[in-house]
Amino acid sequence: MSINWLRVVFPSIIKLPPPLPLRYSSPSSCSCFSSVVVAMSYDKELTAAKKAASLAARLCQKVQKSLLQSDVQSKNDRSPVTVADYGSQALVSFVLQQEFPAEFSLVAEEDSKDLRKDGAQELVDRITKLVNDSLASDESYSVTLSTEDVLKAIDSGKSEGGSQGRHWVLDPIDGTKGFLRGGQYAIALALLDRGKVVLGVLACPNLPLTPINDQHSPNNEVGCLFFAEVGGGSYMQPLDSSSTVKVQVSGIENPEEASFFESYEAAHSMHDLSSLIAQKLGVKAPPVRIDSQVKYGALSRGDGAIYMRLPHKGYREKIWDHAAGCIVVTAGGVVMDAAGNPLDFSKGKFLDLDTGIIVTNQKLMPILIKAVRESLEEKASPL
Ligand SMILES: Nc1ncnc2c1ncn2[C@@H]1O[C@H](COP(=O)(O)O)[C@@H](O)[C@H]1OP(=O)(O)O
Ligand SMILES: [Mg+2]
Repeated sequence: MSINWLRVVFPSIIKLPPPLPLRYSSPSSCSCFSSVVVAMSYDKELTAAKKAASLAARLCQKVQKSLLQSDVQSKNDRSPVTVADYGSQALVSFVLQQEFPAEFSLVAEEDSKDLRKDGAQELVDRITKLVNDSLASDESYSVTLSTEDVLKAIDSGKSEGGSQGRHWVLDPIDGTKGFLRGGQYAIALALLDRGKVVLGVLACPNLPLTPINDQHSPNNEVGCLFFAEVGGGSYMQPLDSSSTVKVQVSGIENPEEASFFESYEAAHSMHDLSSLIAQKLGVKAPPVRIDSQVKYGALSRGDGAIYMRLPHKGYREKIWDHAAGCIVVTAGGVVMDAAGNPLDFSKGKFLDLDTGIIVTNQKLMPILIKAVRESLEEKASPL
């Protein structure tokens, strides 16, 4: 992968600077961590997270490929996504435990309860084979896991998180609906330290390396890995190469020129409300609908300028659906709940908010918050 064409397509990119052992983090636009902190370096953790997420992405790609090649009847079968979901979690959990055996806590979406039920053995065998094949493809680990090892690795994700200590946060496949459709999905991995997101990695196996909606892109290669560490900027590299580029959220100041992302699934986000908000902002472009945290990745490199996630009443947001995405957009971006409050990752598995989540650059955020407030008021009491 040549870094030069990426430089042309994403003008804000620069070469990856050498890591520093200790960082002074300047006042930050990110709501994921405190404004001024003398930050630890998390370089070792970031390297391990990138490796774990890349291996999991390869596992998921393999499963999605065979799913898309299968016949119509097996396309109605949800088991491929189940297998990939558990396989991804087992793999990430195993790799992180190998790298950090002394201190390990993982908050993850899945557990092995259903896999331990009668009749699940065939599924468990498929998952175990996939995990072992993936590990064999990487020279670092010369092990063969038993089915019990795989179930234990999955169950290591039972931590509750919180405001003390360090916790890894994982969504093994975010966007299961997109995965089944042959569309976008992400493997999202982040690290919390004392309740703050300090690093995040987003593997997006189907996201083009060039900006989406770019008709003149030099090629249509897909597979991006986004990553960020507190105080260290945001970066993107192809999933199959290490040529890293620095990325930046769009600095657009005129909302009329902005385009916005939202969920592909209308059941996950109120498209009528986002449309009203976009109208108030004067946004001209139609919404760009994509599954999963891939939206955060695309936003982090300036493909669009706004992301609105406005779930229907009663939905509780989970930390693994936003932790990695939240830090990946910090280079120029701000993440808030729809009332304008920063997100709090220190309360356990859930983000305590009921208004939705909005993401944009610092200039547009106050205008977006105002448009959201007015739209919510309008929706609550129509004229
Ligand atoms: N009813 C719902 N409302 C909002 N989000 C949902 C709902 N059901 C599932 N999700 C989550 O939305 C995320 C995908 O968001 P998007 O639609 O923007 O791609 C997934 O993490 C998915 O959870 P899960 O990971 O458990 O499937
Ligand atoms: Mg999810």
